[in-house]
Amino acid sequence: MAPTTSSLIHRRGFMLVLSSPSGAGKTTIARGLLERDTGITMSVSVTTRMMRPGEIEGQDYHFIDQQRFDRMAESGDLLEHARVFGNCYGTPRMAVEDALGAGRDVLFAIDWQGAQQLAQNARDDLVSVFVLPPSVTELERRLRGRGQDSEEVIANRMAKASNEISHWPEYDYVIVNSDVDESIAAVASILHAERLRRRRQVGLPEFVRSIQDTL
Ligand SMILES: Nc1nc2c(ncn2[C@@H]2O[C@H](COP(=O)(O)OP(=O)(O)O)[C@@H](O)[C@H]2O)c(=O)[nH]1
Ligand SMILES: Nc1ncnc2c1ncn2[C@@H]1O[C@H](COP(=O)(O)OP(=O)(O)O)[C@@H](O)[C@H]1O
Repeated sequence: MAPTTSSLIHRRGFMLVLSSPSGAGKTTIARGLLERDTGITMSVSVTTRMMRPGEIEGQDYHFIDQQRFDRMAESGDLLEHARVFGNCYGTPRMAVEDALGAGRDVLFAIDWQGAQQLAQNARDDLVSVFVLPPSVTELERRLRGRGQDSEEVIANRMAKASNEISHWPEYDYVIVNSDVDESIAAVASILHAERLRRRRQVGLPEFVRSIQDTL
């Protein structure tokens, strides 16, 4: 009997990065995508920043102190790391490598510095999406509406928004997050299309050969 598609074609997992200025909605889009798609795993970063009300340890971030962060960075336990808004953030290496090895895709909500570092190490396995706010007024409204940051923190994030946005041309895709459901659907389409890329379908040559052999 000829082999079936499912027995021959496997997929190599890839990294899907969402970046945006703070408050544009990347965390909301990431959560929506995780609800819709069981094939993708969220990378939970480590950070030295204070936990916000409502955040959950191990789900939103692993909240750690500076000493532990420095040790992880020095011993190569972080796939990438950066200082953002005066705090340190980094991606634990092992969880990502385990998920990719198991053929799962991994979702990241990280800044442009992290996206650049991932691209330097694994460009072929990286798909990047930049999320823009519909306007500056709406960005500020969302930051305030989140109700989790002080005026000082909000002002600092608004001041840094222009620098983050300046990196948009480095990304594979750009979406304007006006309607959240449309944005989630847009990122889901990107995920769907990228999974069909020829180079990610391991075993495709064997499958095609098996078809040709029976023709
Ligand atoms: N490079 C890097 N950036 C991260 C990581 N985790 C979060 N960030 C970025 O750090 C910035 C601040 O994140 P956060 O404090 O959660 O604030 P928020 O983006 O306003 O929700 C955002 O731009 C995140 O994308 C990480 O592991 N690596
Ligand atoms: N398309 C949207 N329309 C209206 N509000 C949104 C939209 N996307 C996100 N938000 C809200 O904006 C705030 C900031 O979103 P969040 O996902 O935390 O941003 P980020 O992770 O980029 O900092 C949250 O209160 C969220 O509910």
